[in-house]
Amino acid sequence: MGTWREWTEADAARWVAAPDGEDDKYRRGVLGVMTGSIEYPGAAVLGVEAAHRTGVGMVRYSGPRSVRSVVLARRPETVTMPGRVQAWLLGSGIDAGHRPFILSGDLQHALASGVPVVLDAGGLDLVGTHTAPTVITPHARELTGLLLSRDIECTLEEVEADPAAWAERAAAELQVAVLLKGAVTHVCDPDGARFTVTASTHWLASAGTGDVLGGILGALVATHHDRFEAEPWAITRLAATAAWVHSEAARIASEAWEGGPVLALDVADHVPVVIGRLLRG
Ligand SMILES: NC(=O)C1=CN([C@@H]2O[C@H](COP(=O)(O)OP(=O)(O)OC[C@H]3O[C@@H](n4cnc5c(N)ncnc54)[C@H](OP(=O)(O)O)[C@@H]3O)[C@@H](O)[C@H]2O)[C@@H](O)CC1
Ligand SMILES: Nc1ncnc2c1ncn2[C@@H]1O[C@H](COP(=O)(O)OP(=O)(O)O)[C@@H](O)[C@H]1O
Repeated sequence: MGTWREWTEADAARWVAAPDGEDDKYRRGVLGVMTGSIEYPGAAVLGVEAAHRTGVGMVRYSGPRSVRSVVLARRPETVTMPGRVQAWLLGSGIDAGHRPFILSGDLQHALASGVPVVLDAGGLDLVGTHTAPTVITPHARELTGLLLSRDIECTLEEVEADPAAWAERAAAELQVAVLLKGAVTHVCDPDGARFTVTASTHWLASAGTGDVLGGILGALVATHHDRFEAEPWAITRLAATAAWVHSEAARIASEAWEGGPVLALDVADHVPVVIGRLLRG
């Protein structure tokens, strides 16, 4: 078992970036997003919204026509034309068991494209086919299912009882960075990095907040794309930073409601404040 360290505000501040005078939207980084489905259109809206709010040069969204419409209704800044991207967010709001054949091909194509990937929910089964730094973002039930599908015996109760050990095991067996969601989020990689992020508020336990986390992380990965060649392990730090930003945005959102409940979109709405404070130092 490795040693786990709580990721701090100072750590997170090293992994956010603002554009400068040399930048344009493409140099900042484009995030390709394949999320959502007829069954779960909201997951696409939430992830795309969160990516925009985190700060990214462009979000290219690809999904069913009706889902594209709701994404564009919420965020007309989103581009739905295919094109080059610097990172992918794949799988939120997709049911791997009912994935259309063409979508499976598109997801595999993205994983083979050589750019970093954030792999969530209905894309998790494709882990192992990645060709660039990749982080998986399961919750405990998803991690259990993934490990069982690779003939690694475990139960949901075991994963929930010792998330640190199972996140480490998954990183080693699957050779991928792992962000295991929960009240304490565990982020680790096969090279020995181990970080925890303790959620600031348990109001985060509501539908769609994980989809928002995916969007935050996707945007951070896209905007740091130029660091991956020299620092392939950057994805683990970016994942911990995304979890920290997510938790802090939820805290501020809840405070705005006198400690009251927070919805997933409220978390996304408060991400710019957190990024701004991190940049100001
Ligand atoms: N707005 C959106 O578009 C949103 C979209 N989302 C997207 O949804 C997709 C599925 O992700 P998920 O994590 O929700 O489901 P998943 O891991 O398959 O676990 C299912 C398990 O839950 C259990 N279960 C169900 N109801 C229960 C109950 N009342 N009380 C207790 N247990 C209950 C159920 O158990 P069962 O009913 O079979 O006994 C089963 O074991 C994913 O793509 C995600 O991105 C979400 O982010 C939400 C917002
Ligand atoms: N009890 C809890 N306290 C604080 N945060 C939690 C708790 N349970 C879950 N979370 C966080 O809420 C988010 C839920 O994500 P996820 O399980 O993917 O939900 P969804 O699929 O509905 O988006 C994760 O960021 C997770 O770390």
